[in-house]
Amino acid sequence: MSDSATPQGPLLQVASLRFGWDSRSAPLLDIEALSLAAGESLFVCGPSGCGKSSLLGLLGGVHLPQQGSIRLLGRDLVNLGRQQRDRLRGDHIGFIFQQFNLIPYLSVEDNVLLPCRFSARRAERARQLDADPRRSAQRLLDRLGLDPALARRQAMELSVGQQQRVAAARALIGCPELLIADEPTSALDGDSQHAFLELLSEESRRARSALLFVSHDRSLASRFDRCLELQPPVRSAPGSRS
Ligand SMILES: Nc1ncnc2c1ncn2[C@@H]1O[C@H](COP(=O)(O)OP(=O)(O)OP(=O)(O)O)[C@@H](O)[C@H]1O
Repeated sequence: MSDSATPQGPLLQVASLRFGWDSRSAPLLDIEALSLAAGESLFVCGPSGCGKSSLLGLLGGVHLPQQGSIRLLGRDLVNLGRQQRDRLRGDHIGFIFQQFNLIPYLSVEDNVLLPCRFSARRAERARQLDADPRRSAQRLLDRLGLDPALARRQAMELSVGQQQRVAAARALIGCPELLIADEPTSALDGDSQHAFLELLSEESRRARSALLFVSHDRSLASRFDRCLELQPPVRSAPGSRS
């Protein structure tokens, strides 16, 4: 059941993390400890501007903290160069972005297969499920509720709800150990939001991926194993100068 590339211990482990965009101000993020086990689901919430997206950028190795460590599969991102971090992210993390970030002129299917073009590991894991990764992509899209007739359409021709399903399939292809979703349901009404979350949870369990889901909507929290609530950043006192 355990992947040979996965060492013992948590999938993700953060310790004494401090991060700010402006090093002269109080840190935006100050997290003493945070960990996520393989297959676990974590809900991250907090008011607008508290640093949810910034935290995801740190966990994915896009940015580095001023202090602390961020271990993914036992490797501290802080000690890795940019290329190594990009590689680790491509191999082990599937991202669903707030605006989906699909490539508009590529077909739905080619969008889903993008991680397999950038990561040999993701391509290999997709091939383990089906020798033809296109069929893996189609099956994922089908389970996520996208009409198979849309697979050859350009992504820009889809509705927001359909694009969301494509973005989820792209994040899930090749069964990454960690799935990170940044407010992917914010454009949907309540019922569609819950239905999508249900599908996403089911597919992440099927892929044995841990799920880190960000939203400002606390009503979704009960659907996850654990919740981390971020606090708004401390503002400087009026009249104080940095
Ligand atoms: N690339 C950047 N450069 C400088 N400041 C940034 C950058 N990205 C975000 N910030 C600042 O960091 C703070 C937190 O932003 P972030 O997007 O992480 O918050 P959030 O909790 O995800 O907000 P929302 O719920 O509105 O999406 C904001 O004050 C924002 O202006």
